[in-house]
Amino acid sequence: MTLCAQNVRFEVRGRALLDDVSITLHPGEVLAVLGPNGAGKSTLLKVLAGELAPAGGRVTQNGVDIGHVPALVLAQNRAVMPQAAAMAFPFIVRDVVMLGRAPFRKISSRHIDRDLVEKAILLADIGHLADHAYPALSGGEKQRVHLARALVQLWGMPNNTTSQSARFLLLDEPTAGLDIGHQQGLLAIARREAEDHKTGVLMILHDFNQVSGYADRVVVLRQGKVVAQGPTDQVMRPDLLSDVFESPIRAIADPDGARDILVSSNAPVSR
Ligand SMILES: Nc1ncnc2c1ncn2[C@@H]1O[C@H](COP(=O)(O)OP(=O)(O)OP(=O)(O)O)[C@@H](O)[C@H]1O
Repeated sequence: MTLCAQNVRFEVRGRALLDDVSITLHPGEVLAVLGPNGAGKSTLLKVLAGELAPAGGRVTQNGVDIGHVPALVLAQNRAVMPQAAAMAFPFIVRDVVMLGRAPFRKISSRHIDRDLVEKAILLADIGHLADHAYPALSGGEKQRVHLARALVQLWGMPNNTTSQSARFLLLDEPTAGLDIGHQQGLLAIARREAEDHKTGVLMILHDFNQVSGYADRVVVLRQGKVVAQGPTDQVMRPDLLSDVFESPIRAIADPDGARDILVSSNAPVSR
């Protein structure tokens, strides 16, 4: 039971945006995708979500070629939080969150849907915004609405212990635009979903220390190719990151923390 890309190639007008990419997302793990701007991270997420069809290779969800999985079944087993900029909904916040329940319309009840929506609204800390017009929200507030929408989709049918399918949560730069408290809150929610519900969580992140702190494994993309993947402590090395990002990165000891902090070498340390 995995979400798996095998030797995936994706092209636009003859240019390969993804070239021979193979990754596997397992239930219960947090996998971070890291790489410079334009490396193909969002494209990979869309291919894994079934939104883009690869020109070569295969994407399988729970063992089935994703192109053969009916859209409704796909929506019942994976939730996507895309980059917020692309979205415009002329609804109030609670109704935007409720959109996440659409795949369960035939099997759920209003009562269940409302309970899950209220739970997600609390988790995403948007209770004070629930009756506001979505378009009037700030960028970070909109991000949190989409987190709640993705969560109610991911939660499916509560107490359904018969489902044989693993669930997956795909997050495209979920912390972008969030203040530091809400960034930590979102990352903690993602980790809990992986640990408590055995969800496979994939997150595109740019912050090295968020990757080190929250991911079990990391995939590094550059120019459409996987240049490194493995356990977080093996991949998040200053030499590897300096090479991939063409910018000097170094690790400094955190006297209060379990792991080193990764910083740009050019950053002033102290005055
Ligand atoms: N529909 C498209 N048509 C043409 N080129 C595209 C299209 N979508 C993406 N690209 C190009 O493919 C490359 C990869 O884009 P992608 O959005 O996947 O990168 P990314 O790694 O997510 O970048 P960022 O960190 O900036 O979000 C970029 O050079 C982008 O310009």
